[in-house]
Formats: sequence, structure tokens, C-alpha cells
Amino acid sequence: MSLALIYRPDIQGIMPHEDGPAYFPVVATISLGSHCVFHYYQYKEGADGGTVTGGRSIDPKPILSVLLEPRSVVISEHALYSSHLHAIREIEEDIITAGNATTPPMVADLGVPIANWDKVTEPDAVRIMFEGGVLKRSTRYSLTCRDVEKVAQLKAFMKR
Ligand SMILES: O=C(O)CCC(=O)C(=O)O
Ligand SMILES: [Fe+2]
Repeated sequence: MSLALIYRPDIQGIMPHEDGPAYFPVVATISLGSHCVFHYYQYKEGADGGTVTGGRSIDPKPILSVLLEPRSVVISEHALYSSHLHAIREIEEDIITAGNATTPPMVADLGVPIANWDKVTEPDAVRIMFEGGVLKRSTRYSLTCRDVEKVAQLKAFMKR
């Protein structure tokens, strides 16, 4: 099953959420058009100030942030799927601080590394990983591909 989403450059975000138990716990997300920065979050132990979703508090500092380039695919599975949340911040541009020999490039205001900085391919984005700068978003199209759990179970049964 695939879901197509369009993000306009001015309204680009999706709040921290889990994709939930209705699906087989792996999702592939294809990005087209614009880059974005995709963040994974964890729940906080105890309630002390994070954003609250369904009564649980979310640590506002992502545990993992990746730059999704146009024509890229990211696959979320295991704990990142089943016990963490994911989100795209509702911002028009991503401000990146320069990486150097000891420190990776970071999302400037969050101070979190771009985990896949060394896999970035688009020349402007590569330059920004090394020099720092602003990645301006444009319209982004995303395709999320997943298996509905019941169908996945039936397929496994049929293979026996
Ligand atoms: O647009 C994206 O890359 C993420 C979409 C998403 O998280 C979802 O549809 O559940
Ligand atoms: Fe999602």
C-alpha cells in the first residue's frame, strides 16, 4: 500500500507520530521534488516538559536526524518504527552548521548531527555539509510504502 503526500514549501511539516500497529513494522518513504530533514524522537521517561502526545511526553531533541534528498528512500524499521516517533518540522528552510574533521554537520538550532551527511549527493547540499548554510525547501512529494499487517500475515501464511 502506498500513500502519496504533497508538502507545500510554506506548510511542510508533520507532527511527531508513530505509524502504528495496523501496518507491518517497516515503512519505506520516497522523497521527490524537495529535500527535507526527517527526525526520529523518543518518549521521555516521566513527564517533564516535552510535547505531550496521547499522555506520553516526547523528548524535543531528536535521537536521529537524516537529510532526505529528492529521489531518496528512507526505510524505518525495528525500534525506530515500533517505539519511536518521526516528524518533519514545519519550516521553510533548514539551517545547517558546517561539519569538520571532528564534528559532523548539524541542524543549527537543535544541535543534532545530520546522521547521513556522508551519503549526501546533491552538489549544493554536499557543499552545505562542509561549509554550513541554508537549504531552502520547495514543494516536496512523498510516497510512503507499507504493508497492511493483515495482508502481510496472509502472504506469510500462503507461502507456507
Ligand atoms: O512525508 C513523509 O516523509 C512522512 C510521512 C509520514 O510520516 C506518514 O505518512 O506517516
Ligand atoms: Fe509517519
